[in-house]
Amino acid sequence: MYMSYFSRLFSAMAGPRPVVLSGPSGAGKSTLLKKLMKEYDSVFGFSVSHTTRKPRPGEENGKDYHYVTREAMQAGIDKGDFIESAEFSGNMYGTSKAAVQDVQAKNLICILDIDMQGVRNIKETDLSPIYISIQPPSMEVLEKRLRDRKTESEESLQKRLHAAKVDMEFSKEPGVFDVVIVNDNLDEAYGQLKHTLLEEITKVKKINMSS
Ligand SMILES: Nc1nc2c(ncn2[C@@H]2O[C@H](COP(=O)(O)OP(=O)(O)O)[C@@H](O)[C@H]2O)c(=O)[nH]1
Ligand SMILES: Nc1ncnc2c1ncn2[C@@H]1O[C@H](COP(=O)(O)OP(=O)(O)O)[C@@H](O)[C@H]1O
Repeated sequence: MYMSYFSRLFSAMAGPRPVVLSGPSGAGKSTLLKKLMKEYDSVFGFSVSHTTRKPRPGEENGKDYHYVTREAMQAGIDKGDFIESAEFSGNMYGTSKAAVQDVQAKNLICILDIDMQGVRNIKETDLSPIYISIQPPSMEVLEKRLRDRKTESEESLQKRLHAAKVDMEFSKEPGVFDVVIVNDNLDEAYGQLKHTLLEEITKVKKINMSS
């Protein structure tokens, strides 16, 4: 009884529920979340991960990722600065405690764009987010989108496609994701994403208007 009162009080104090977006590389996570952050810039905040991969043209250090060396990243992990970290396609990625705290301190809904290892690890924490999987309509469409994006070498592309197969199976495991959205038509997928988040968006708008 008391526990449930205090845990509810604590979760209210900790602010709105974070949102995890996961799914294969190329499924459209960044496209969808950029659209969302643009439409609701005073509602959502992006958890800026650390990575050892090189920035792509147009990406900004501190905005898309914190670009670091393997040594620096490992040192941060060893110090306990990270909530979770994973190796993906030959690079390290991780969510620092500070990345999430920075967003939550502003009373915004924290969005995490993480792979399936990240999802598994976040499930072991008390972050308690809404888990959303973004899936492509098919492997063929995914490959075409990744090729057209022109960000990957052939080797990196193949690694991503291999990981995508595993990810598509993972998204079907019962109880892992609250919602699975197939990103075929972008506007439709975006509509589904907004619908899923409507309740949290309304809550945050109310709280932030009254403060
Ligand atoms: N576990 C984990 N995965 C992450 C993190 N940041 C990004 N990722 C995932 O790493 C994968 C590769 O990301 P990226 O190199 O930006 O390529 P993209 O997904 O093809 O745009 C994607 O599945 C991301 O969701 C993180 O902090 N932790
Ligand atoms: N519904 C869609 N229809 C066609 N192309 C899309 C759609 N959604 C995303 N894309 C394109 O597919 C590529 C991969 O999307 P991106 O958002 O980078 O995926 P992710 O962040 O999941 O790796 C990008 O070039 C993007 O413009």
